[in-house]
Amino acid sequence: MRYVSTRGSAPVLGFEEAMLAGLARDGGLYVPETWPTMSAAEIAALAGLTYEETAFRVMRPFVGDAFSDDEFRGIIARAYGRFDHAARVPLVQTGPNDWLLELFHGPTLAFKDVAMQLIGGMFETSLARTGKRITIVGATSGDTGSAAIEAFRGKEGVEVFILFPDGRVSDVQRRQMTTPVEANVHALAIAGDFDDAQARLKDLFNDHAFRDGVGLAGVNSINWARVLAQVVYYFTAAVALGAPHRPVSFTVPTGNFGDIFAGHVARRMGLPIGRLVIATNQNDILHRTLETGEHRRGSVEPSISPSMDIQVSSNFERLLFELYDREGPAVAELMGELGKGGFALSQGALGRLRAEFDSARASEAETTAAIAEAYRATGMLVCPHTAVGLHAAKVRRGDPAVPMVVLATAHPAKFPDAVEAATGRRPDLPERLAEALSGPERVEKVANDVAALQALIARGAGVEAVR
Ligand SMILES: Cc1ncc(COP(=O)(O)O)c(C=O)c1O
Ligand SMILES: N[C@@H](CCOP(=O)(O)O)C(=O)O
Repeated sequence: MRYVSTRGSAPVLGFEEAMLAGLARDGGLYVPETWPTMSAAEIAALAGLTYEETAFRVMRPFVGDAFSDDEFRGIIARAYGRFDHAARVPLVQTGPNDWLLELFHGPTLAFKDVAMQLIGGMFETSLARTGKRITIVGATSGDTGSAAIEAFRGKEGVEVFILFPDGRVSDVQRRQMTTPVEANVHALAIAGDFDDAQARLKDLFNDHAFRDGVGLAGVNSINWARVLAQVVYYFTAAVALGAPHRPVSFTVPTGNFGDIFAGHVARRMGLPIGRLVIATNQNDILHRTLETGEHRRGSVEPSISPSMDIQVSSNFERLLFELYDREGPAVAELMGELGKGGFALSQGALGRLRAEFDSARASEAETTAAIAEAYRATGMLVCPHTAVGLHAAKVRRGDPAVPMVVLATAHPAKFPDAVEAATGRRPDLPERLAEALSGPERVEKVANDVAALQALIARGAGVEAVR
């Protein structure tokens, strides 16, 4: 399998190179040259398999010869062996034909672990083979950062720098990033919002001298391997609910558009997905895009679902590539316009977008009401991001005969204040985590400035001159 850039002018790479590269050298994102498909019989044959075996079968065509089958099975087994539920991502029924897909049973209690635990193993295998040293820099609105730190802490040949928006993540999320004691972990609180952090991250990648000098690698969902790992759970959930013999719908709390893009990929591979609902909080650029046909960034407004406080959804670029018939230069032009504020989709692109996705936005009050309603109806505590999904699923429910799965993206205990305010009950952190988070915090405040970041990262990575 070969990977091409959404902007059409970066080298075409194999899976392993694309994974290690992160962002393409023309500023685009890597996507497979073609979409592999699974027949109805191949999908039906997934019924009853372990999560690990399904993961192997779904991801294998994308990985090509980067890893031997034995190597790849071993990486998958180690990744999901750290999940605290036998099903890895269990489905929980919440209504007559309504389900939550719990994606938070990994070590940091958010769906990011599903991909990050896997790519931690893939990077490790690959680096052991080549003897390379890398500097991972990640931008986070809260969950990617802790998942990346957990996957790479103490790993030989890897320095990890995580940029999070100062004062805009929950206390638990911050402590997950600032309490690890390993010397290769560097938590950086940037003066700005998540969009600033992600923009500076892209600046670092687009400075090729710096990028090559420090051996920059990315583990945000700009990295194709992150999205790929998330495709798997659409298959496990849909097959458990009757696919390929009937369609299954999904509602996905959305920020950077990685998780829902994984659903789009599953559909492209042949999984019969009914509705694919984009659920946004008040930072609703994606919902507005579907409503108005204009993809226009606003300012980020802090919300009670902080991990989705994003207005520049990085993976939307991957979808644009599809909507514009894989024309890299057209995508490059649109991304240039987004840099200046935004753009209008062509009629053809908008028609295809609306044919593929539904969307809804949850206000702060609607999010709180959805947490309260879930508690009243089921006794379950849900995190505010999941609640945004529950609200959107209700608004865009569609045919009641089609199962609706809402992705439960984080454990409620990561956002105890919002959950307690809605239900009167404060969710408890699992003991193993509570203990780990009680240590002293280590964090460096950084300006929203690429030169300052470069100096700090080069120093931390032990690289003298990078320019
Ligand atoms: C808890 C939680 N839910 C939902 C999202 C949105 O996922 P995505 O960025 O893949 O759209 C994120 C992060 O972005 C998150 O951390
Ligand atoms: N919500 C994310 C934002 C970064 O998303 P990613 O999927 O591109 O890594 C977070 O929690 O950091």
